[in-house]
Amino acid sequence: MSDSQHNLTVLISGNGSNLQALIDACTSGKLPNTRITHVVSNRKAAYGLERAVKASIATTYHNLVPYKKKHPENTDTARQQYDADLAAIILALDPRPSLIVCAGWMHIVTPSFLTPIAQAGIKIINLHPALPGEFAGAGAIERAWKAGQEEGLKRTGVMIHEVIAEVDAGAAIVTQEVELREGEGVDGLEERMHAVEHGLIVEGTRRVLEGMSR
Ligand SMILES: Nc1nc2c(c(=O)[nH]1)N[C@@H](CN(C=O)c1ccc(C(=O)N[C@@H](CCC(=O)O)C(=O)O)cc1)CN2
Ligand SMILES: NCC(=O)N[C@@H]1O[C@H](COP(=O)([O-])[O-])[C@@H](O)[C@H]1O
Repeated sequence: MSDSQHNLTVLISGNGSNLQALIDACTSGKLPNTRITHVVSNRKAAYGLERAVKASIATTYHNLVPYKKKHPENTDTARQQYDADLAAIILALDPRPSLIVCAGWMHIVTPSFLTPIAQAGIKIINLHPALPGEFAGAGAIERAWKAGQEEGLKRTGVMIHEVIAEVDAGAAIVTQEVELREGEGVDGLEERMHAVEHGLIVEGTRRVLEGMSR
């Protein structure tokens, strides 16, 4: 097995607690020979950007609004140009990432991003707070909690999956079930889900990188 260095680019949109879990895992050796070399946020106020700066990781703020202003007539054109530019930004990085990790990245990427990244041989993985085939999209934790309240759902979970054009439909890399507890509020479920996320995002990243090293 080679000891080649793995470079990660992490995409975020918010608090960055999952980014922090990855930062800590690189430092602790849970992700051996791995460093986060770039963090991209689509939101300027994302606290995850501060986490990156504190960890001396380069950051980019890449916002969709200017693209929507330039293409007011067509949101699809705006999104495609935004995505194409995001791919160009990442492909211009030196070193290029071996893996892109979506860690609370709240933007659906189109083939304008996926295709050039795939052509460069770079895999993209995503953290999603649901199990395969369930609660795809935003607000998954709240939707699962509501299903527990109203439909008797007994469990939800968290997965790390490959990113494809269809949202949250890529092959699962690792999953972990999380029980739904009677009488627990949505905040309590969110807290337990986030704790699972922080471990699973490291394990999922480790498994993918390990597969690259074989
Ligand atoms: N093509 C793909 N893009 C993304 C995937 C994916 O599997 N395929 N995973 C998501 C992450 N995600 C859930 O895990 C997710 C994030 C955001 C949304 C969404 O509806 N976004 C809206 C904007 C919402 C907002 O800005 O608050 C949108 O993009 O219009 C759905 C799923 C990352 N991208
Ligand atoms: N569809 C993806 C999605 O909903 N991801 C959610 O974004 C949060 C990001 O938290 P963080 O910014 O603290 O890592 C995560 O907790 C996860 O549940």
